[in-house]
Formats: sequence, C-alpha cells, structure tokens
Amino acid sequence: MDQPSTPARLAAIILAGGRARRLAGADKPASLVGGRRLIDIALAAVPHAEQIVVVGPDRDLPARVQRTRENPPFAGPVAAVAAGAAVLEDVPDDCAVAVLAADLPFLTAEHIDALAARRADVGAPVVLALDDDNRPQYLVGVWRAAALRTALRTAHASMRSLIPDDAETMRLSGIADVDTPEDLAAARRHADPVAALAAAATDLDPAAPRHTGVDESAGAVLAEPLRAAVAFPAFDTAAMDGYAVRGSGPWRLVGSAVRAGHDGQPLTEPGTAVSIATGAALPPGADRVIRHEEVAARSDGSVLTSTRSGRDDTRRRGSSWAVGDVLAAAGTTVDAALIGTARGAGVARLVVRGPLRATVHTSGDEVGSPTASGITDTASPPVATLLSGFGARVAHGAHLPDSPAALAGALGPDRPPGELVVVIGATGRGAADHLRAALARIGARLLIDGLPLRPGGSLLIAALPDGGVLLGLGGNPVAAVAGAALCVPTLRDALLGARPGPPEYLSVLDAAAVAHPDLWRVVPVCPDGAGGWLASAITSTAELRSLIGARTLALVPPASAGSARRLV
Ligand SMILES: Nc1nc2c(c(=O)[nH]1)N[C@H]1C(S)=C(S)[C@@H](COP(=O)(O)OP(=O)(O)OC[C@H]3O[C@@H](n4cnc5c(N)ncnc54)[C@H](O)[C@@H]3O)O[C@H]1N2
Ligand code: MOO
Repeated sequence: MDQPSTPARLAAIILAGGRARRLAGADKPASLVGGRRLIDIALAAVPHAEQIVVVGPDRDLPARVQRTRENPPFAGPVAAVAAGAAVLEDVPDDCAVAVLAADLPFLTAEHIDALAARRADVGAPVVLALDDDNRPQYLVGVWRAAALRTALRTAHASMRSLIPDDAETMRLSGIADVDTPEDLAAARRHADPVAALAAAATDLDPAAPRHTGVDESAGAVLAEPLRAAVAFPAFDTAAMDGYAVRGSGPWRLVGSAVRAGHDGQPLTEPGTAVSIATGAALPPGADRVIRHEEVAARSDGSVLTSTRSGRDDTRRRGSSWAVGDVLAAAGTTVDAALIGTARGAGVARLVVRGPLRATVHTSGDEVGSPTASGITDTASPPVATLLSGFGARVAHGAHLPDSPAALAGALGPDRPPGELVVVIGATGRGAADHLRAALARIGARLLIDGLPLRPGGSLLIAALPDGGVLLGLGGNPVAAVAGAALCVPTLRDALLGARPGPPEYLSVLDAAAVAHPDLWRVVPVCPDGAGGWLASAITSTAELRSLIGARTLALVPPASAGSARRLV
C-alpha cells in the first residue's frame, strides 16, 4: 500500500467577519450549505493545520481553533489577515499559511493541499486560487509565513495591495464564493448531501478496537489486517480426480486409491501412479496429479499414459497464501467470505471495530397509542430493518414523550451502550420538537443540521459527549427511512473505520419527472427489466405505502435527467 506522504507544516487564517452587505447583513460564515456552516467547511479544508486562527465575532468553534478579531471590527480584510498573522507570530518563517475566507461552500482539503504543494514546488511567496472565471481569489491562497509577514508591512487597505508581484496562481475549479442570497441558494442546490455527510463524519472518532471470535464478527470492520496463521492449502493436494504420478510416463498403476482425508501409500518407484480423489493429500513420492480426462489407459487399466503434456493438477502447499500473508486489509467489513477465509487460514480471533450497535427510539406524545389523537409507530420497524441490513445490531429503545428532559435522558451518560442513537421525530422546529434543545442540554456538537433533501431533509447528526453519535430522523415514516438510508452507511464507516465502497449509480429513466428543481430527492425504484430503473412517486411521507415492493432507494440530484445514486 502507498504510504500517505507526510503533509508539510501548515497553519491557517480563516476570515469569518465582515458585514455581508449583499446578504442583508446575515452571519454568512454561519450559513448552512449542505447541512454544514460555511465556517465548518473552511475548517474542514485545513484538517492538517497545526494552528488555525479564525478572525471574526465569537462563534461556537472546536476547542483547538484560536480566535481573534481585527481592530476595529470591520476594518477590512487586510486588517483581518494582519490580526490572524499576529496570533500566528510563533509560526516559523518557512511554514505554509493558508489564508481563507469562510464563504466558500465547495472548498475542500484537496484544494488547499494542491495550493500548498504547488507553492512548495515553485518556491513562490504565495499561490492564489484562480476561480472558474480566471479571477484570482485573494482569500483562497497558501503563503510562506515570512512572505505574508513582509507583505503585511507594506499593504494598504485593499487585498490587491497585499499580493506580491511574484505571486503564483493555480486554477481550482468550482470554488465560487457566496456573496448574494442567489449564490447561497445555488450553493445549497448543488451541495451533495453525501459529500456533506462524509465531510461531517471526519469529525467522528472511530470506536475502540476489540478482540473477538471470528464467528461473532459478522458486520464488524477489521481494525487490523487479517493475516494467515496457516498456509493454504496446508499440504500438496489434488485439485482434480485423477492420478498422482511419479517420474515420466507411462506409469504402472499401483496401490489403492488415495481418498480425501486419508493418507495414501508412498509411491516408491519412478514410473508408478496411484488413483487420487480431489482434496486428497499427494502421497509421499508423487510428483504431480493428472486429471483422469487427460489419461489414457491400456485396456486392462494397468498402464497409463498422459494425453496432454505438462499440466499439473496439484494444488501446492501455500499456493493460495503462506503463513503471515495479509488476506484482508484493515478497514474491510467482515462478511461471510471473510469469516470463511479466516477459518481456512487458521485464525480464530480478529481485531475489529463493531458491529455497530444502534438503539432506535421513537418520540412524540401522539405516537404509539392509536387513540382519537394518537397513531401507531410505523417508522421504527423499517428503520431497524435498514440498520440491520447495514450490519448493525439494533436495540429497540424507549418511546420518548415530547420533552427535552426525556430526549436528553436517552442521549446522556445513562443511555444503553452503543455507538449510534437514533431518534425518530422531534427534529423539526415546532413547539413540540425538542431534539435540538436536548442536544444543547447535554453538550452535544451538531454536525449536520438539515440537508437539502426530500423527504428526510430535517435530519440532525450530532457528536455526543461520550463519543457516540445521534442520528435524528424526521418523524414522517418515509422521511425516517430516507434519512436512515442516506446517513447510516457513512456513519457506520466513520465509526467503525471502514473503507467506504465506491458509489453506485443507477440509470433512473424517469428521473426528470421525479427530480425536484432545487433539492435532492430520495425515491423508491425498481428495475425496468432492460437494465434501467423506474422511480415511483411518494404519495405521502406520513405512511409507507409508496415503498411497498421497492427494490431499493435512489438519491436523485436536483433537476436530474437520469443518473441517481443507489442508497441501499
Ligand atoms: N413548518 C414546518 N413544519 C414541518 C416541516 C417544515 O419544513 N416546516 N417539515 C415537515 C416534515 S417534511 C417532516 S419529516 C417533519 C419532521 O419533523 P419531526 O422530525 O419533528 O417529526 P414530528 O413532528 O415528531 O413528526 C412528524 C410526523 O410524523 C409522525 N410520526 C412521528 N413519529 C412517528 C412514528 N414512529 N411512526 C409513525 N409516524 C410518526 C408524527 O405524528 C407527525 O405527523 O416535520 C414536518 N413539519
Ligand atoms: O422529511 Mo419530510 O418529507 O421531508 O417527510
């Protein structure tokens, strides 16, 4: 496996102040795109930074982030960069410093890594991003710390005056910033919910590895590679029914047939052969096996010749693997084939994370008692089935009344053990929806606060103080199923340290008819019988009838004409 190269030393200054005049003064860095705040998107673009300073008003930020403010507030971007640089005064001159705005919904760590690598390659004082219109983005750049300090000594108020003449630029596609309400709406349309989830999931800590019996490990994820304890095959064995022969033919047939699971008599003389069954160990003295189709026998059967030269139907000891070979890498999900491989390799115990343990709670005073004002819980059974399908061990939790205290209790230190807590309902902003309040009460960190998705877009994901994760699903049953189908794989992979599989896309023939103009849509689909898929419309999210008979669920992009991501 390739070793990841050690990232060069990096610090970051993130500008998160400003008046956002064109956004009517809204707090732009706190605006959500794809369920994440723009400030969190900027932070996620510098995951390796050893020091990060955010310049702007007080906000909820991770503890490792330093904060400062330009003096006076709103004195402009150069003053803000200078305030950030002052906090980073101990950063060595040759360290790289990313200078970023917090209004770039599509900025990623790959972008910043590319700028930093180019700067190191060409030795420029700074490499700035060029946007799709070939305009340099002064607030998407990676500087040499010394060059930034020098530039700040002579700069005036404009960012342009900060940029040295020998600055380099690098084209970065799709990094447009958000200035207007229209920009924000467009960014929200394009924010892929799966990408937003994957980015949010980088904030989660994988569960602790544990040792477990191979037979108990289905659905877990290898925390250490599976290494063979014994070779396979453990002895030279016949791969076909035929003859074990010694020396070159013709061969005289001797002894009684060697059966699998039994020791055969040795072939002591050249020119002899013995009948052998598939799976039997080659008897001592035998050189190779010839399948019976490739052997001609004298009419009395006593003398054999080969009809095809050279082929050997022996499966040699260790030809599949030798002791110590890696049979599956860390990050592989334990499935039936892996369990069988481990058994065949003499491995009785594995070091794994998981399987994921999930508790599913329902919520809402009206749910669970079909009376005049109550309804049956129809959401938790399909959500539990979905979780099991992703390899989770599911416990049925409590039915929680509409109160912050009850919800906080289900998420707090006395909750049942497990990495994932699912709460159905209470994600909304209505008078009886208290999940956000409960999360605040227990000090959870909100990672996803809604996604541009229908149904299910009201979902919440939060990191619990004890290392677990809360997945809050919209209460309408179809919303709960859609949210679980979308989120559980990503959460599972992050919590169990699994390598995510490649995305799978379906050709949905009627996508244009079901696609939403602005949002991502989850739709039930079935094969059309000719390699394509057909979607069915969801008539009501309040009941599950639209999902009856669905083969799987597809995530259809806004205004899509065809391709959709398979979710389950
Ligand atoms: N003003 C707005 N109201 C609502 C919006 C909105 O955008 N603006 N979105 C609606 C959608 S869509 C959904 S989904 C829900 C999400 O809100 P909650 O997660 O707080 O869900 P609840 O209010 O608790 O319940 C919604 C609905 O689902 C029924 N429900 C709840 N649990 C179950 C269950 N276990 N089995 C069956 N049905 C369940 C519940 O009785 C409600 O009818 O918000 C909408 N409102
Ligand atoms: O989450 Mo609601 O449809 O979008 O049911």
